[in-house]
Amino acid sequence: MPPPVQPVRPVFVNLGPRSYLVQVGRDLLKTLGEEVNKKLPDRTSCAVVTDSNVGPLYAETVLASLRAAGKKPCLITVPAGESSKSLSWSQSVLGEMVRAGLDRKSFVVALGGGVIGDLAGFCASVYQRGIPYVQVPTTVLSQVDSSVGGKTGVNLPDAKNMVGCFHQPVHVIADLDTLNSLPTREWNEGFAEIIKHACIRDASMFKAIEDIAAGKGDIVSLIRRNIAIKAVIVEADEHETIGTRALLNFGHTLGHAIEAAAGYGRLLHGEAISLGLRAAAWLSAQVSDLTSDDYERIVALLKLCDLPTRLPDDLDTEELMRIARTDKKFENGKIRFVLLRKIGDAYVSKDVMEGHLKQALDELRK
Ligand SMILES: O=C(O)C(=O)C[C@@H](O)[C@H](O)[C@H](O)COP(=O)(O)O
Repeated sequence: MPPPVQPVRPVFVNLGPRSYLVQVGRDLLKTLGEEVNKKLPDRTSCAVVTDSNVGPLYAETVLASLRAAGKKPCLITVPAGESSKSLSWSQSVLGEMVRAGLDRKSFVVALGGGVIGDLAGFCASVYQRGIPYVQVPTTVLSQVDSSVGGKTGVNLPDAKNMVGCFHQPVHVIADLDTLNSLPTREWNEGFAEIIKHACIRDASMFKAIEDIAAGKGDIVSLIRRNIAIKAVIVEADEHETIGTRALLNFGHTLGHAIEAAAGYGRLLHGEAISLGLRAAAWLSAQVSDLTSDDYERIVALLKLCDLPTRLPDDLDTEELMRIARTDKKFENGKIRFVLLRKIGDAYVSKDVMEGHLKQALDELRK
């Protein structure tokens, strides 16, 4: 007999009229239709957007659940991988939505990892000036991070997430059973965002991460804990205007540049962020108060999670800097760079100069 399914308290993301629940647990996909009916009782037609890896595994369960709840879903599948997070693929998804007859009363279900959540959420945000969407994240990274908070968007060839909008989902279903099919590399990349959360907000989570990496510990509670951290930060600064939400960008300024410079898909997002985290932690030890012991602890944890900590040799510093300058945290030639005072305590600094970034890139080559 399989072990009983333990109910896990959902996380409530309190954003006034845009509030929603994030359900976390096992065997949740088949309840999707019921849950959608609670939030969107009057909407019937919908598009389930997924990718060529996830669709064959879970689309049938999702479509059946929606049909049983009286919904009329169509299925839209894009190739798996970061290259689908593009303007041309968003145009193709939007075209399929038109051909399927979706109207202003329709909705979208994003079934997949971060690429699908960002792409489908973006399509929902612009389709007929905006229709609702539900996130069904199927990777560690999308469950702990990208499915919550309403950042949607696509990449331009040299610039990550350069086109997009804030559009909150109406509901999130994080079914832990979908992680069983996750390839090891994709499992590991999710831990880059978990380590980021520990670095900026929750020093005590280092131990929980070490336990999971050692095959002990409870992944369900680790994922819920991360969603709760993300929810609190998003609630404080939904549109990243006062700076709190910018802390979630720890490791992302150079991480995004590295991901784009390597060519989308060569390094997974979380792998590029792992390099960005090491660089940002190293800079925290140079220009802020992070101790070198804590810097070493962060690097050791990234390694323990089998994440990369050395820059690929063929990535050129000038090219990385050119791409980094297009990042949304460069404003009027100044960088808003997230640093750590200590593990669990982050802030946005204006003291980081381009020369510091180059030094950090040199460090990543060691
Ligand atoms: O939700 C946020 O806010 C984040 O910054 C989370 C990041 O992990 C995520 O990769 C995000 O999409 C990056 O945002 P961007 O504004 O730098 O594109």
